This record gives sequence, structure tokens and C-alpha cells, in this order.
Amino acid sequence: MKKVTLQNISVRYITGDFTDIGLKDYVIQKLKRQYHVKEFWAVNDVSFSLEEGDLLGIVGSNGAGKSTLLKVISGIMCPTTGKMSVEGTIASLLELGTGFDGELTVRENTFLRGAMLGYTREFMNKKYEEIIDFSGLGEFQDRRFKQLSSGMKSRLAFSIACLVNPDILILDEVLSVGDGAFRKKSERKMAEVIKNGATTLLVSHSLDQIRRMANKVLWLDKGKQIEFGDTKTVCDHYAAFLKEKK
Ligand SMILES: Nc1ncnc2c1ncn2[C@@H]1O[C@H](COP(=O)(O)OP(=O)(O)OP(=O)(O)O)[C@@H](O)[C@H]1O
Repeated sequence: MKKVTLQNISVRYITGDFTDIGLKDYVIQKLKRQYHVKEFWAVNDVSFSLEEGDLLGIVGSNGAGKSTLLKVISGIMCPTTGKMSVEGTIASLLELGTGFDGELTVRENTFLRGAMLGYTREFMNKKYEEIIDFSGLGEFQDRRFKQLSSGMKSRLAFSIACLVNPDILILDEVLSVGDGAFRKKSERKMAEVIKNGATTLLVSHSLDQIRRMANKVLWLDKGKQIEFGDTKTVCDHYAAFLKEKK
């Protein structure tokens, strides 16, 4: 069954508008007839589809459009053009710390995050111990979120996202933050989530990790879809491209 389908998805950013330059400069430039905005296509004509249990690895150089594409699939941003269908509950881990309140404790944030993902308090009560256990943050339950290290923050975010059993799991470079031991444990957890039928999208700069985990790979460059296909083929082409670029 198709879970995620993107048809000719493009995303345009506008730069130099009044939110960028401030109201004062906007008025001055407007009066002088010098006000111009720039368009920038961060994602340009991307199409692919994923089925239940697929793990898509997304690769590409800095600025290729990977995070922007994940924001669109998560529903945080609307695509400028194209058609998309995403079926099921989504748990996404994008920029570290988004969706958390620094002043609240680890415990309070876990419930808050659960509520934001659409789960009831009853469900979260049942899951809470398991989440804290997995994150290894038992001693820190009553600490404020802002007092955690960045590795700890990402461990908490990852534990919540994986343990609420989402249909679609979206992960942006999160596994690179935790330490080696947690990374291994989280890879095993992801394999389990996928086995239970979740569809996962993972952005990673580690080609080894993508080769190990993904069954499909999307390669983006400057917003364009260079290739979408099976892991070995796309990773081999991307690795050759990186070698040539050096
Ligand atoms: N809010 C924004 N306004 C304007 N341009 C943006 C905005 N966010 C991102 N961009 C631009 O869009 C392009 C794609 O950015 P994106 O963060 O999606 O790339 P990425 O592939 O995730 O990069 P990285 O590997 O460095 O994290 C970049 O050129 C970036 O500068």
C-alpha cells in the first residue's frame, strides 16, 4: 500500500522581502522603486512514492533541499507546486529541540510532545516509562529541558517519536547527535518500527548509515532530483560523484 506519494513537488523561498529586510528598508526601497524580491527554488520537481515498511534515505550536499523536503512531507510547510499524499500518523524529528519547551521538565515535555503528535494522556501514561527508559534519561526526568545536553535532547526526541508507533517516521540528521552506543540502539529500534509497518524517511550525511538501513534512496542536488531508486545503485552513483568532487 502506498503511504507517501509526491508528484512534481517544488518549494520556492522568497528572499529580500520585508520580513528579511525590515519594515524601514522596505518603505525606503518601495519609495525609491528599488524594492525587489528574489525567488529561490529549494526543491525543484521531486517525485517518488514509498510503501509500508520502506526506509528512504535522502542524500545530497549542503543546501540540496533535504530538510525543506522533510518539512513539506511533515506538513510544516506547503509545497509551492505539485501534489502530495501522506497517509497515516506522522512523527517527525526535524531541527533539534523544536516542539519542546526549555522551561518545562523532561517529563512535562514528553507529555506535551505526545499531545502535539495527537496522542491522548492515557496513551502517554502507558508509554511514558518505556520512553524514559529507552532515552536513558531516568535521572533527568525532573530537570528542565534547557539543562540537557544536545545529545540528551535528541535522545529524548528520538525515543518519543519511535515509541508512539507512528505510521510515518521522519528523521532529519538526528542519529548523528547521540553517542555511538545510543546510535546502535536507535538503529535497532528503527528496524523494529519499520518491521511493524512504519514508513521512514531519514536524512543523513553518513553514506554508511544509509547503506546499512535504507531500502530506497533519493539523491538531491541544488533542489533537483538526481536519482531515486534502490540503495546500492543510488549510493554507488552518489559516492562516485563525491569522489569526483574532491
Ligand atoms: N527560510 C528560508 N528562506 C530562504 N532560503 C532558505 C530557507 N531555508 C532554507 N533555504 C535555502 O534552501 C536551500 C535548501 O536548504 P535545506 O536546509 O533544505 O538544505 P539541506 O539539503 O537540508 O542542507 P544541509 O545538508 O546543509 O542541512 C538552501 O540553499 C538554503 O539556503
